[in-house]
Amino acid sequence: MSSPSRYLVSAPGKVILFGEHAVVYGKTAIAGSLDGLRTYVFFEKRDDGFLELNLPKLGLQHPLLWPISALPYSKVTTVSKENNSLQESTINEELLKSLKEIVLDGNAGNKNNQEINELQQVAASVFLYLYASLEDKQTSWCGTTVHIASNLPVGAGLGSSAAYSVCLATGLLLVLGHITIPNYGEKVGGFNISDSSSPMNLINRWAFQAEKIIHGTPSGIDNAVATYGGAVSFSKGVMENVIEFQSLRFLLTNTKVPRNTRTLVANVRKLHDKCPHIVVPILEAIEGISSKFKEIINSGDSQKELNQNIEELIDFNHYLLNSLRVGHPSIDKVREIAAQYSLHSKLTGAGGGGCVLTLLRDDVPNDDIMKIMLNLTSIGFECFETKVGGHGISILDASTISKQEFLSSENIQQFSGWKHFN
Ligand SMILES: Nc1ncnc2c1ncn2[C@@H]1O[C@H](COP(=O)(O)OP(=O)(O)O)[C@@H](O)[C@H]1O
Ligand SMILES: C[C@@](O)(CCOP(=O)(O)O)CC(=O)O
Ligand SMILES: [Mg+2]
Repeated sequence: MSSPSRYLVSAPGKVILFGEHAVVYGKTAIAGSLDGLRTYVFFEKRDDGFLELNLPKLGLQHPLLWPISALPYSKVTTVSKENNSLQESTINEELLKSLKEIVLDGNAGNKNNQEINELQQVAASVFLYLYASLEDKQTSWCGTTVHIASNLPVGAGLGSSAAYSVCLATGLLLVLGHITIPNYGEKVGGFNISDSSSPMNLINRWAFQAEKIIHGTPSGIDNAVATYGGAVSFSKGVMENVIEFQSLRFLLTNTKVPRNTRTLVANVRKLHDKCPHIVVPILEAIEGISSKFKEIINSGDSQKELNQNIEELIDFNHYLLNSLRVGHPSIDKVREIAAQYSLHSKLTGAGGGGCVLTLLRDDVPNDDIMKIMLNLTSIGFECFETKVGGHGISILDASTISKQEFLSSENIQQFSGWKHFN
């Protein structure tokens, strides 16, 4: 059977309930996938030896186009090609530097001489880095065109970088012949991400490399949740199910204050290195919150007690994150408005703006939720109610779907034939 001439892949965003930033230092964090907020990437076969990448969500109006022959293959070493261990693999900085230059070069990638900013340059370099590292002479694809659609806000703390990374890794592993679409019901991974032989693990490892290019020193939680889905506790590359977390309801508020995960994580690192005797205990206290959550969510306490305890943990985590200087006045504003209805909130993701998470207790009347949302949207924020859990990577043989159908679809999830693996 011939291989598909088009693939569609999809990966979810994530929300971190407790433990962001601390998880970068190996502490436990609690997170879940956002099934309704996903990134979709369409890969179409080309025969002309070119790679085309479209980044409309990052504000690039025209496609970026490179001849595959322009890739600096002499710089692709075993460092970039072999990616056997999740934690130990490093980025081939020399290759990355060359690719960043290629992205900016008007004669190669930037055909339309568009102005390219740093964020666009990084996103394009991730694509080329994965392509150059994974290219396999076995592939029948002589080039590919890549289109992206996403209802995830970019740079808002919901893991858009990980969803992008997971989709690119999945698509390129398929296109370049490293994996095939597994059959329904076939065990493709299992939940243990240390099972290094599974395709899911391979995807997760390459997505982690991509996250390193975007974030610098990611913990790996975002790409793991985007790959495997579900509601989990995560520490040092190991995930554990926390199914009960899926029963909680949340309000997510996007303050729309732009921020960049790489800068926020680097700032916490500076603070950590400057004042380890202060910052290390803060990170340990944050881990204490995640541990307490795991204890109480399984304790059999009444719903009322459970909610009160979680709200207490939300406040603790919020203040501890503020002491790491990743807060923002816009986040405090959301907290203040939610508090008028006795609801508790904290930042989620890297902070510095972006999204705020508010626990919606079962006893809160729908009217109150509507009023809070109205209040928040009236000052320019965007709100949506959500639960966590659901699919990680999904793959579709899209041979019968045209680029136009993909780009104009209101609901890509509704195409038939999606395969999910959790
Ligand atoms: N749809 C997308 N298209 C292209 N790049 C994307 C997309 N979504 C995310 N990215 C990449 O992820 C970066 C944002 O990641 P980050 O700062 O970690 O915020 P977050 O992951 O919280 O959304 C973007 O600058 C870009 O490199
Ligand atoms: C701050 C951090 O814990 C989460 C970052 O998430 P996001 O990119 O802001 O969605 C960093 C990490 O875990 O790699
Ligand atoms: Mg990110």
